[in-house]
Amino acid sequence: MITEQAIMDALRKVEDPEVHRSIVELGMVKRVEIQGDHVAVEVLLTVAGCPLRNKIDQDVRAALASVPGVRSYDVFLGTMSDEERKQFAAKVRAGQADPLQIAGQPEVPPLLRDDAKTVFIAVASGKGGVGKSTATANLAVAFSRLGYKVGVIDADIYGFSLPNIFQLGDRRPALVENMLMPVQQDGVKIISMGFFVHDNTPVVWRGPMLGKMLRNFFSEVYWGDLDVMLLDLPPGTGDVALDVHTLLPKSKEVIVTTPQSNATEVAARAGTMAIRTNHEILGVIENMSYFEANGERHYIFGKGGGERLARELNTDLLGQIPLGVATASGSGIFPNGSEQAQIFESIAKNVAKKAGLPAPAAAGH
Ligand SMILES: Nc1ncnc2c1ncn2[C@@H]1O[C@H](COP(=O)(O)OP(=O)(O)OP(=O)(O)O)[C@@H](O)[C@H]1O
Repeated sequence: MITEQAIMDALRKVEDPEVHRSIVELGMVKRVEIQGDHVAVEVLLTVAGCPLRNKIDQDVRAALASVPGVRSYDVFLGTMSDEERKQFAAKVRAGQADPLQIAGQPEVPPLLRDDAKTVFIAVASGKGGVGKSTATANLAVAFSRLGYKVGVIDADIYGFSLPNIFQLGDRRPALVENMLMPVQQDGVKIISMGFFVHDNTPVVWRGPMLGKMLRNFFSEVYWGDLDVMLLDLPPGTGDVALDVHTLLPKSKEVIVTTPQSNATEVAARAGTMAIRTNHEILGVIENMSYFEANGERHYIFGKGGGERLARELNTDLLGQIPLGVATASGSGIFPNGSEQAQIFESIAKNVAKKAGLPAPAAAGH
């Protein structure tokens, strides 16, 4: 006999595509009716024109089909009443600061509280173009492949590149009851300044505005439960890097450089700032280390820069990423199984260990 419990257990695995939490947990399953081997389910959406209704519909159908004994089913998609929407919002926000309070005396956003378990890792470089954003994105994907819950903030507010690297096109964070839902791609939750400006509009914010924007990325965005949050810092040692150091006193740092000596010299300055502001440097990633053709390595940009920089900053060289040919899609994420992806996975394992992250299995994933 089919039980309501069996149906609810199957539906529990269906996630709201924006909030990334179970539709059962979010109170979206309004009704379950069982008649013999036929099941009817009603699921409530926040708004009538919910763009993700097809996805929810499909996932609910797949879940029902997986329950032993179910031969046929009907899925009704309804719309929440104002009261139901309020309850939904309260569940989404559970443990998350109310963004409306930010205008007044700001509450500390959950990820920034002293007892938060999320590990913050800022990715810095001395100069632009060394592949800092590429490294941040690929490291994030590697963490996700290892089973960690991972988020990325594109704090490179002048030269945001994560939307391109992740090939997000015109995808934008959804606004659900005053909370922004990060865009999710390759298992990574992403927020970028690029989502909030129009094409090619230069960002002219200065000083305090930048810090405020960064703070909003924590308080107005629903991140949920994260094991690790990576921050793609702008190159150099400017305002944003300082803001990150102030806002996230516990954040650790990874420095990206190329093997060229002038790149490592300026990267050393970013590293020195981290040391001065008491931020632990987890290590150095050397990018564009060599190009491999016919089994032979060509050190186009010289050799040994990453090693030298690591020594200078009294830290480890985490890995050397070879130059890769861009994928056909133009994505900046190296394909799973490629040499680069494998190196990023080994770097992620090492960084997780150094940063004190529990093994993903222990973290319950
Ligand atoms: N290992 C690599 N192999 C091939 N191309 C790479 C590699 N790493 C980065 N690139 C390319 O180099 C360019 C610069 O990379 P990226 O945007 O990540 O650098 P960045 O240091 O973040 O620069 P900025 O700070 O100016 O945004 C991009 O076109 C990227 O695709």
